[in-house]
Amino acid sequence: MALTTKTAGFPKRKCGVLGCTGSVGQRFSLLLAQHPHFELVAVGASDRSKGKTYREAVNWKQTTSMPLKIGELLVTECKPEHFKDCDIVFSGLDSSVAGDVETEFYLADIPVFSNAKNHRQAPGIPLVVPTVNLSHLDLIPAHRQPGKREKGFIVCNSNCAVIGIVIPLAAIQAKCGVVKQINVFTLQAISGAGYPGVPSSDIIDNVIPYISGEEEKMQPEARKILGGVDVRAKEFLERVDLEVAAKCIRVPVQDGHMAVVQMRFGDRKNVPSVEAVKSALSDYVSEAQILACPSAPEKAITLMAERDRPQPRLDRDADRGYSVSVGQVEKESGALFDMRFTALSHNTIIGAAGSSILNAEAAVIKGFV
Ligand SMILES: NC(=O)C1=CN([C@@H]2O[C@H](COP(=O)(O)OP(=O)(O)OC[C@H]3O[C@@H](n4cnc5c(N)ncnc54)[C@H](OP(=O)(O)O)[C@@H]3O)[C@@H](O)[C@H]2O)C=CC1
Ligand SMILES: N[C@@H](CC(=O)OP(=O)(O)O)C(=O)O
Repeated sequence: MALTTKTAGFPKRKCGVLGCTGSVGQRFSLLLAQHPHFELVAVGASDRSKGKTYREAVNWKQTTSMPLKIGELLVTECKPEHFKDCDIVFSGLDSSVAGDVETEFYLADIPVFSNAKNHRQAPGIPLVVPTVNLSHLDLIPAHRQPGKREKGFIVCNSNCAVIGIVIPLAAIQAKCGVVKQINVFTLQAISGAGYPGVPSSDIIDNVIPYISGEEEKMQPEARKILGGVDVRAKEFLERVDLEVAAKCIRVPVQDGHMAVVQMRFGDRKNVPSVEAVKSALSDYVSEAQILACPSAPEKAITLMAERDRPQPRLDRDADRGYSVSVGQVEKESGALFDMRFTALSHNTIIGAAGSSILNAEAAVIKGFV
């Protein structure tokens, strides 16, 4: 469905982007420039960029040309005083600075939707994949610390490789029972490393079986996202019984992270059929769709029947990059796991900026912004 056909009555909000010149920041700027209700009014980056127009500061790498209006915005330092007109700030900041800068905005009572890893495991901060666990936004009032802040909060979205794993798992667990162990191999695009990212002489004609710090994030992030929330106790109930083993690999693909996921169900005497798992995936409807978030995909999961799909070049733009493509749902031949699937997600749309924007839309609809 086109973005504009399901937005009637959605309130207008003014937005800013921190880290506007980066790989994720550019994607934010483009998606916000095309957004019918979020207006991009402020952009920030490092000292290297401040004082320049956005057009001068950025090395634009999107396939759509830069919208005229955002090209004229003046890039400022990432200080709350430059963003005081914003109802929402999106952060695509490098993790070396994101932690402190995002905290400063929170303390200045400005809502922040972050892509960076810094606050994902903080006890009071929601870690939200918009087509999985929007209910975790319910902890925002507690996280604001009543009496201290009226508007400010931080909501994180997950690591871009985790997103392609937890969305199919949420769908499968909703209909087919608990999954207790997974083993994941990822094949991750070079844009995941930002810009300029991985040197061309390292990645052309090559794969690199190492992404610093990546494998360590898979289990803790999946446990928090797929867990519950106790609003009265003001805490997240993590899925501590879920075990995730991961191997992450960089491949010469521009955009689109692939994950091959082997699953072992909790109840091995009643393992669902492949057909039941396929139905769970294709029938899955997320809360973002039910709330009619303007950017919500028509289908959170695009189930692929072709033997050789999904593939990054062909499938990363499914539903404007907001849908995860899943295929190759198959029974495992060995005894260690029950079933496997292959997932493909756009790492800078549903894996990053698009997720933050969907989270913000849901927060507006739920009255938190
Ligand atoms: N790329 C992806 O697929 C994903 C990335 N992320 C996360 O999102 C964040 C952004 O990633 P990405 O866009 O790839 O990174 P980039 O390296 O491409 O961009 C980093 C941005 O941070 C800004 N910045 C750097 N240092 C400072 C500073 N001292 N003060 C203010 N701004 C600063 C840069 O501004 P300047 O140009 O002025 O230096 C730039 O705008 C990271 O935390 C990353 O881990 C999360 C999910 C997916
Ligand atoms: N590390 C991811 C992108 C990323 O920045 O992850 P995180 O937001 O968890 O630091 C990749 O290289 O593909």
